[in-house]
Amino acid sequence: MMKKALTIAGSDCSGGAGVQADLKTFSAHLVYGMSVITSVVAENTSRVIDFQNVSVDLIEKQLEAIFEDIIPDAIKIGMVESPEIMRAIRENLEKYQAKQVVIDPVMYAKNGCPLMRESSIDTLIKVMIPLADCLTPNIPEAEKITGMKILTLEDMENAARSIHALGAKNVLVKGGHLESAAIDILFDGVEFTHYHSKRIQTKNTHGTGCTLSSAIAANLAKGEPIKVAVSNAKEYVTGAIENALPLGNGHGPTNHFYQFERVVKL
Ligand SMILES: Nc1ncnc2c1ncn2[C@@H]1O[C@H](COP(=O)(O)OP(=O)(O)OP(=O)(O)O)[C@@H](O)[C@H]1O
Ligand SMILES: Cc1ncc(CO)c(N)n1
Repeated sequence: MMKKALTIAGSDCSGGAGVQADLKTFSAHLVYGMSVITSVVAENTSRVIDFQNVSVDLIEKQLEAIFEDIIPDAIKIGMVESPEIMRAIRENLEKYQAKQVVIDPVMYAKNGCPLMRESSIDTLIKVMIPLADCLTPNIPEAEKITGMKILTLEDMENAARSIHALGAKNVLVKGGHLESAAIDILFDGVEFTHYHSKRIQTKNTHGTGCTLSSAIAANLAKGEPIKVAVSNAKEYVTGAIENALPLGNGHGPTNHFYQFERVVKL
C-alpha cells in the first residue's frame, strides 16, 4: 500500500519552495502527498512580493478534512508565520495523534525576506519545537533559536544539543550556509551523525530546505529509521541541487525529476 505524507506549509506560486516543492518531493519518492496551506505567498526565484496567512479556522478545517479521511504516515511542517497558527497546529496535531512530524522552522526566504514574524520565535520554541520528531534548522535559524553564534562544526553540534534540550527528539542543523563542504549534523539525544556532501557551485538553491525536510518525511513515512531517513534525504537533495533547474532570474529551483529524465523525453 502506498504511504501517505502531509505538508503543512506556505504556497510558493513559482513552484520551487513551500508546499509545491514538498508535493514534488513526495511524488518523486512515490509517496501520496497531501497539503494544508498556512499562507499564500506571492514569490518567485528572486523576491517575495507579499503573503497572506490563511485563517486559523480554515487551517483547522483543512486538518479536519485530512484526518477524518486519510491519515498521513508522516508530516512535514514548513512556513508558519504567526503564533496563532502555531498554537492551532500544535493543538490539532495532538488531537489527531499525528505521527512522525518533521519541522523545518522557516524564518526567511533565500533573498532575506521574512516568512515568520519576529514575535513568533518564543511560540516556535515553546509550542512547535516539542512537537518535532525531527527539527531541521539552517545555521541562521539555529542561531535565532539558541542565541548562539555558529561558525564551526563544533558550534553546530552545541546548537543541536541545546535545541534537543528544548524538546525536539532529533535535531538536524544544516550546513548549507557554511563556506566549506555542505555538512549537516544530526543529534538524536545520544550521538552526533555527520552527513557530508561536497559544496555544489550554483546559485540555483531555491527550495533546498523544503526539499530536504519533505524527503526526510517521505522516508519516515516509508518506515525508515531517522538516521537512514536523513541519509537518503541528504542524497536526494544533493542530486536535486546538482541538477537544479536554471529557471527564473534569481535562485533557480531544485530538480525532483532528474532520475526520470533518462527514461522520459521532456
Ligand atoms: N551549494 C550546496 N551544495 C551542496 N549542498 C547544499 C548546498 N546548499 C545547500 N545544501 C544542502 O541543502 C540542504 C538544505 O540546506 P540549507 O542550509 O540550504 O537549507 P535552507 O537555508 O533552510 O534552505 P531554504 O532556503 O530552502 O530555506 C542541506 O542538506 C544542505 O547541506
Ligand atoms: C512558501 C515558502 N516556504 C519556504 C520557503 C523557504 O525556502 C519559501 N521561500 N517559501
